[in-house]
Amino acid sequence: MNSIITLDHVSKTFKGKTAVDDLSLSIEEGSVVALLGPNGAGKTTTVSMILGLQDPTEGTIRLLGGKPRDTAVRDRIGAMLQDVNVIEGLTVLETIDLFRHYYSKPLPLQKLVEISGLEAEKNKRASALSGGQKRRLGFALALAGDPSILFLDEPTVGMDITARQHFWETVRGMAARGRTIILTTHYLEEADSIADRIVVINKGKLIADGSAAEIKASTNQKTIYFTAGPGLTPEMLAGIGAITDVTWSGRRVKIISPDTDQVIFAIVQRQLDIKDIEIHTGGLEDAFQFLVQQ
Ligand SMILES: Nc1ncnc2c1ncn2[C@@H]1O[C@H](COP(=O)(O)OP(=O)(O)OP(=O)(O)O)[C@@H](O)[C@H]1O
Repeated sequence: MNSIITLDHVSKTFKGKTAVDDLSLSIEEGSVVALLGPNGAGKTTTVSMILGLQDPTEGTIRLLGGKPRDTAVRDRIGAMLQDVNVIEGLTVLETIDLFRHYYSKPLPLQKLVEISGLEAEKNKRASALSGGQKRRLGFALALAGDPSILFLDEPTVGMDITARQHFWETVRGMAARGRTIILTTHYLEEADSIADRIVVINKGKLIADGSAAEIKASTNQKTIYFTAGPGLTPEMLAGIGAITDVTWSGRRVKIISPDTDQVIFAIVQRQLDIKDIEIHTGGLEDAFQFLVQQ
């Protein structure tokens, strides 16, 4: 397979604080890669260095056989970043058409309006769109040049369910046409369903890399849910071995553990007041929680 993006020992430091720490990564053409990590892990900084918006402090980045800022490279990449800056005074249609002119082989205007799902708003000023609508416009702008590589930085934040479905359908269609897609998201179920490769970074370092199935299998985490009776306090769960994480949502408790038998045994032995127990094999979220706590 062809490597379309290569990061070689890339680091980025802001005033002595390391945001990306010696990251090496090779991304193959046609893959859909989800870049995951907790807040501040360095995802956006990584994407913005690949896009040439920031320079690495150390290391090199190559994409499409060139450097991020090469004109020929920029012609083939599209990006939907967290803030969509619309140009004051232009309508949705005019904004899309303006972006088409930045590229040598743009998609047809009508196709991009369909992608945005903003047919009814196309003659509205772009600045008057709602937050979710602006993001849909941002998506159409990212696709204006029919890019070979598409970057999506937390793309579905603020989108309603229908917009999300429409969005992922379009992204799946692009993946099926062999486009390379790099996305960051905090919605792990989205990453699980769309990405063929998951890269987890934490504190600027790569900590896991593989398919969702490989990552889940490697961490071997399972989940126990139960409802805590009135007498149960968080302190009573302290000291039980093999617990990766505990979350309380009201009286409903979620425990992530590599050994649910051991946890259940300890709960029974301590005669803790719980009911409605459910045990699930671990999802990507459980694997993720485990990885970032290491
Ligand atoms: N321009 C900047 N100046 C100083 N520090 C920065 C700058 N940009 C990012 N950082 C710092 O670098 C670290 C990584 O930030 P980054 O935005 O890449 O994380 P992220 O993984 O995208 O987080 P989130 O999920 O919250 O978007 C953070 O500690 C952040 O405060």
